[in-house]
Amino acid sequence: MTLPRSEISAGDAVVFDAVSKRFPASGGNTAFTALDNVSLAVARGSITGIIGRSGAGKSTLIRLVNGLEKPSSGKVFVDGVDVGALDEAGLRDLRRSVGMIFQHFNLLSSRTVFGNVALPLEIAGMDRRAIEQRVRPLLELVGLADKHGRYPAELSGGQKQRIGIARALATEPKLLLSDEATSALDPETTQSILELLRRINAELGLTVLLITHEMEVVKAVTSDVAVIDKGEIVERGHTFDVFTHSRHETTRALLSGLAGSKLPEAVARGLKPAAASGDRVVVRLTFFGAAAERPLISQLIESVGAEVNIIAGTIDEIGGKPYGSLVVAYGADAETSGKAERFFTENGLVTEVLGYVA
Ligand SMILES: Nc1ncnc2c1ncn2[C@@H]1O[C@H](COP(=O)(O)OP(=O)(O)OP(=O)(O)O)[C@@H](O)[C@H]1O
Repeated sequence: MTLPRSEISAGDAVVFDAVSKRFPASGGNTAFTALDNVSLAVARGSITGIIGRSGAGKSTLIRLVNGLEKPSSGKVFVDGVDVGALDEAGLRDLRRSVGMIFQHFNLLSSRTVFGNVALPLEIAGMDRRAIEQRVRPLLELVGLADKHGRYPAELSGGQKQRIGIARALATEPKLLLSDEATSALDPETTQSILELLRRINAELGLTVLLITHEMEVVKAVTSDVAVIDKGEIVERGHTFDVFTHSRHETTRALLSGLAGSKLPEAVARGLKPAAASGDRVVVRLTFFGAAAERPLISQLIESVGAEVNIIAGTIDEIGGKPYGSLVVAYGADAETSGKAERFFTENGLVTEVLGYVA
């Protein structure tokens, strides 16, 4: 399936159109399809996340954008340009307009902070003075102006990634690719790097395409998300919508790892797939927008007219919008469940039955 014309806009920074990538058999390994008919548009100015488990095809997808991999079939467009049709000179220009940051930073240990950020400009043949003028403000932007003469070994992981970001921005790209850029960092440093990406996106108008296996990263920083599973895009949309109305089992599995989404161990252990007489049903409610501000629980108890237990709950934000997730249990008998379901429908709540407990 190619991407329907209605889903491609002139404003798209990247378009994958029916892209497949097959690695041929080699050295005893059988042939492998890493990407299968992927169609996806990345809106200009967005921070788009591609999330999936290990081996899902994320790195392969991102490497197609700067021509490090070639599709076996289908096309990749960057700013409307067909990457597959570029000659060597065209590919060099493309790579200057697409910055990339990596999980392990890929810095040169023999070069100072300044020297690492200056490298792509030296390669491009820029003169010393112009390089100075370009690099200094970039070091300011990433908060490392006072470290310009230091070597990577003298810096923390977060500081190394800041150099990586400054280096990626040196050639003034329009698109920044991020390959698991925070996966090697602790949660606090991760948040500070994500905050920097958000600032760059807002202040420089840069489109960011990031791949990650961490839902926390997607939640914190992306406006749009695509979920990839075994080389196929299984779900995509605005991050808020995908998080609050996830349809695919892989998305749900990835979401279940988020802090606050987990069931207490004792409840999770006792969950059964079917109800016996006298059991209680365990339901996850997701509420957002106006619903997040109403006293839902007291209304639910009033409507159901029976005991409702709260098992777990979290209030959070996705892309600046509040949403809540609450796990409740109530009688699984037809009368109680029927009343509860009517209440959920009337109040526009998204519900998911997790199982039954005695
Ligand atoms: N050059 C290659 N030759 C053969 N198979 C490859 C090659 N590159 C990747 N693959 C296979 O394609 C699949 C997707 O790999 P890819 O690196 O894109 O996944 P990923 O989602 O980025 O995983 P991870 O999060 O572990 O990095 C994997 O099964 C991998 O073994």
